[in-house]
Amino acid sequence: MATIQFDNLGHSYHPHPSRPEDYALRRLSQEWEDGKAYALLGPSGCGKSTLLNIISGLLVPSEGRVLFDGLDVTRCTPEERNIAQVFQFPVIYDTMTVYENLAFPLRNRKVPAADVDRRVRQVAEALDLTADLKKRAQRLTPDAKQKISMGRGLVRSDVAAILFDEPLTVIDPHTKWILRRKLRQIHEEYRLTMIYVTHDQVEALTFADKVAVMYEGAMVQLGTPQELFENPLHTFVGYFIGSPGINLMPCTLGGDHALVEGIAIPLGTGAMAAAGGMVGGRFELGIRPEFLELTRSGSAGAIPVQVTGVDDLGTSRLATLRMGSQTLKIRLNEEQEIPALDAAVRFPGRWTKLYRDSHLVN
Ligand SMILES: Nc1ncnc2c1ncn2[C@@H]1O[C@H](COP(=O)(O)OP(=O)(O)OP(=O)(O)O)[C@@H](O)[C@H]1O
Repeated sequence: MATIQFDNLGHSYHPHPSRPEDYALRRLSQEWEDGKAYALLGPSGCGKSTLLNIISGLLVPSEGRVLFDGLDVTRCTPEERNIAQVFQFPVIYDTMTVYENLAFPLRNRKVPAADVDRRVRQVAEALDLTADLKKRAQRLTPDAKQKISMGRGLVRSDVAAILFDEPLTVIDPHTKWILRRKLRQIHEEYRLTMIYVTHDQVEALTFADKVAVMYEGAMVQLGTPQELFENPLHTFVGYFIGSPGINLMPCTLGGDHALVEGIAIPLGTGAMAAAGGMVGGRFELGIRPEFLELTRSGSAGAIPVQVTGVDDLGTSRLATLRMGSQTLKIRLNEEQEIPALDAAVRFPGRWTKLYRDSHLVN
């Protein structure tokens, strides 16, 4: 397994890129740790496949370098980099048995037969394929075939990294859930460097130690699932992570608070200190539905709101509030009382985020 380093990496499919929008991958310098599970998360067209293809060696970046354990591999082929890849659709040999399919990448590298057998059985066990080992692959369901594909990626212990490109696309929702957990367990057991591309936040957050969120070619945040939830560095992270995402409201600054349609909302001291010297820019206030506090008008720091709807989600409730012309979402537990006439909210300073031109200020 390897440490992966991006050194001033960037890629444009244009012959003469001049504007930031010309780049499918905008300037990136970062180091990814050996043995960790990473997810590349973002909507369609944000540059996930471009970055993954640069890591795997299918694409040479137009700018910068990729290093594996300090060694420049920017122009090396996937074989030379020694990586395993699992794609959206099964890549297996239909005429071979499941055992032969799993053994193939090892036999191809002349691994001794006893080691092949041990490793194949280990991976088959982890993926619940033991009962199918003697079956021909063509007889199996698409789910099982994709499991074999994943097994072929996982079977080699000598690879620098294993790359997964939306590997659960063809899997039915229930099996998807099981496989996601299995991959996580396999990672914990083998400590392989894994990179997993997806546009599904649940997949990314359950699989990865660290999630890289991409937006319009830029990596807007690399963090643990908790960091992305508690401290989104970019409004897109706030919006894309969480269900529903962060509440965002345009605001201006005044003294030690933000003003939303003339309503003063106190800010943490860090945000005010950081925003103090800033001139110009588009400011927004953000708070997650989980961190807003529902109270009654008249209590300290309470801002009157109207409750316009409540959805019961089984284990919690999601209320829709109106504050001036702004609509806010707030998550409430089952027991919490919702005032009918004098509802109000409080914005706890720790969870109230100030953004300038989409980037977190403090
Ligand atoms: N071979 C190519 N030639 C020109 N432009 C490309 C090429 N491949 C991708 N792009 C463009 O680069 C941008 C990033 O695409 P990329 O495929 O990396 O995104 P993605 O996040 O993987 O999307 P998806 O989830 O749809 O695969 C998009 O605007 C896309 O149109």
